[in-house]
Amino acid sequence: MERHLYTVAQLRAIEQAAYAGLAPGTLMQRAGKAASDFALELLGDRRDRPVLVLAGPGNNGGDALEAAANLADAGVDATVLHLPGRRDASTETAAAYERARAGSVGWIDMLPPGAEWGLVIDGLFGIGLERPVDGDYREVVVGLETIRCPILALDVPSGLDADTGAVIGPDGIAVRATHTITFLGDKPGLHTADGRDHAGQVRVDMLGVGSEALPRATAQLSGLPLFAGRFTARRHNTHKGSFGDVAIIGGAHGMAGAPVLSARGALYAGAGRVYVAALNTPPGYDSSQPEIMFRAAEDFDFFGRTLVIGPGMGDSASAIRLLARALDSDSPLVIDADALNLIGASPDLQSRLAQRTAPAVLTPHPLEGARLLGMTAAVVQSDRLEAAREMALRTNATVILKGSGTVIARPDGEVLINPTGNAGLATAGSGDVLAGICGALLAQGWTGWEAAAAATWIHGAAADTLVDEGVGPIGMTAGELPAAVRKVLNRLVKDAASR
Ligand SMILES: NC(=O)C1=CN([C@@H]2O[C@H](COP(=O)(O)OP(=O)(O)OC[C@H]3O[C@@H](n4cnc5c(N)ncnc54)[C@H](OP(=O)(O)O)[C@@H]3O)[C@@H](O)[C@H]2O)[C@H](O)CC1
Ligand SMILES: [K+]
Repeated sequence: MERHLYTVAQLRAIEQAAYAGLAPGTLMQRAGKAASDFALELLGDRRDRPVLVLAGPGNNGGDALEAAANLADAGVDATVLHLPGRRDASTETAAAYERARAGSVGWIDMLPPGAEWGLVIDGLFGIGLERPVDGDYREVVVGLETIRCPILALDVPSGLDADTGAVIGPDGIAVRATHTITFLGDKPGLHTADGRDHAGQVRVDMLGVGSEALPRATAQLSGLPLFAGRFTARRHNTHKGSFGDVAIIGGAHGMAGAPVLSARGALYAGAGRVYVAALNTPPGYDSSQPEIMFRAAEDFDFFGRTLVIGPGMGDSASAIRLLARALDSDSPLVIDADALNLIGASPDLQSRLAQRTAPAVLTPHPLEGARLLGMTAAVVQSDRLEAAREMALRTNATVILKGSGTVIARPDGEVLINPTGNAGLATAGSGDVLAGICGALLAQGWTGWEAAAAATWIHGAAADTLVDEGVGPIGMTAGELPAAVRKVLNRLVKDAASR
């Protein structure tokens, strides 16, 4: 899957340009038709169930009114809960209202308690929402929370910021849809932050606008086409040296587990040799993974090795020394966990990072990202794309900002949102495994951008596989991920070979 993501400003421009060549109301009629077609598909053979259509004050409400009229024409029992605003509706929305009024649509002005619906269509607000949903609108959204049926959001689930995926307002509320049909282009906010929880499955309908009319998108959904060329079958005539060395630097006193999880991630993602360079006295070996070689970090030679630095590393003087040495080296580098916090606290380490020429991939979660940027995690989460871009720009590195809809950014402002993964990854150690996978791909010669995109995608797909098998999301452990990562990777290579 590869899909461009447009900002609200870009979507407004697309809308304006499309308007120029079309009769008034055409786009809204197309949006209404796409919505009612999707609604009929969701109803399936239960077309006798009543459908509730929520129509708000703006053009999103106009789309909903068109959809309601279409459904009624198709013989569906469609009821509109209409909440107009104080201002006059646009000409198109007024026309859609007249059309719905003329048909067999039912009308209500409040949510009847206890009513049962086969489907709810949310056309309260779309990309025009600029303040928190309140008053009667809020009451309706609260009322939806107890309704047990599919909810189809038109364009954007009402209450969600289409650019950022944040619910609008400090005490905001947004519709939790099971499906979203989004118009004229996909939007980043449907895929990150609160977006995945509120948008459900996303379908894009371009309303007949051709790709030549679209601006250049600086954000897209990540997907296999971005890195599929790397999935080549291994040649027979190879040896462990052919697939790179990865060294995990970390494991201070009491934190030996984190680098071991990273090391397993690297091993199962195909690195030729994997070391743990431990800050504390290294254990002799890992009995469940004896392939991992343990060394003392202080006298470990970084040369020719890909480094994953930070898991369980702590903030000792020795950790800082090792980090400075790693930043100054020519080794490809994955920077995680404690190493990120140390960089956030040190202008010296920041300038060493910014001056690197070899690949560097940073893997912060929102709090680590916040420390790097000198802000709070809430501010990072309020605009994850912007935060990831800013981090990439300041550090001159590829950034993987973890969380629901992980954002991958590079210094030129290009951004990906990863669509794989699930809540099972919200568990201790899953980030260590991700850093290890990323290290393994770098060690096999991938660029920082490809390694970051693919590692995130594969890590998420591994978690999705585990959920399909009943292993999670509840109770999924990080230690279960590496074997699933191996399965996903080998399947991708096999699929690539058979294409
Ligand atoms: N234009 C077209 O032909 C097409 C539009 N599409 C759909 O249109 C929406 C965008 O429509 P727009 O009217 O710009 O915006 P919204 O419908 O999302 O909402 C704006 C109206 O809502 C009022 N508003 C905003 N916030 C609130 C709030 N918190 N409480 C109450 N009212 C609110 C706002 O009023 P103001 O007082 O702020 O002016 C507007 O009246 C887009 O998302 C598509 O669904 C098509 O898809 C294509 C054709
Ligand atoms: K909506």
